[in-house]
Amino acid sequence: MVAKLFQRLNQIWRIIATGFCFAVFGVGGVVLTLLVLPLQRVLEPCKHKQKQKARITVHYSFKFFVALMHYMGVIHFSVEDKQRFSQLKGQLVLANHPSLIDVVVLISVIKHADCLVKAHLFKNPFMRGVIKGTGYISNEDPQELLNECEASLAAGNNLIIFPEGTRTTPGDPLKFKRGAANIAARCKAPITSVMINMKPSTLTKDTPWYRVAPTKAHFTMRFAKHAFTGDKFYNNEQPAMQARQLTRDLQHYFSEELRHQ
Ligand SMILES: CCCCCCCCCCCCCCCC(=O)OC[C@@H](O)COP(=O)(O)O
Repeated sequence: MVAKLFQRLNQIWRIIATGFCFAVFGVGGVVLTLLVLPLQRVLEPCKHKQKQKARITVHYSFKFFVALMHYMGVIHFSVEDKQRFSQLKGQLVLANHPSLIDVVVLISVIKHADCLVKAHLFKNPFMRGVIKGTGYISNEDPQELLNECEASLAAGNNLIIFPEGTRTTPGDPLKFKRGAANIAARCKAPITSVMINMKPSTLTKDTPWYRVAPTKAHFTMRFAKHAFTGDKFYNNEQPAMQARQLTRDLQHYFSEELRHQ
């Protein structure tokens, strides 16, 4: 009885705190767009360095945001091997995508992160300015995005892609699109696979933010044990074939790994 009451009160608290955190996110987006990034552009004339600085700013903003959610008791975050995340270089970072917050946690621990972004987010007034300022890559034009991904990886950035292309539907099997493997095969990029788990599910696709989980959700993130960087995929002459095979392998591997969590 008392336990039930506490659970209900905790749930109400998490609704209020989630709303507050998202408001901070929106205000943060506006402040970065109208104040911080323009100031950085004035102080730094080199376009390339401007983007780098914008990315570092987002990295620290997201660190702050994850800490805010964690300490307000919205979600419990735990990331294994933080040191290894911060040392990644020139990796294609592939992760499953259970929740809205995945990319935020990834960018908060990965230095020099680049990111493939859904084209429609370039229209979001709170995010547009920041996404443009950082030079994150839009998924709008497939040919252009391949060139941009190649250039980004060659420059030593860690390019984050969710092979599902959208958040996982809870209860459904993982379904990877071929885009990420295409990029891997054509750019011959080393792959770092990251496993994300959110239990109980929250901030999922088709659930509004205020429909919080019955109990506090735990977010965990870790490296996959198996490395997909391999001659196996890159020796073959037809990238399209390699991409098909790699997509199957990745999807199978991720599904198996996540089943045991
Ligand atoms: C303090 C906080 C400061 C906030 C600054 C605002 C920064 C905005 C940068 C946003 C970078 C966004 C990268 C998004 C990558 C992406 O495209 O993810 C899409 C999915 O996830 C959601 O897909 P879906 O499940 O289909 O809704």
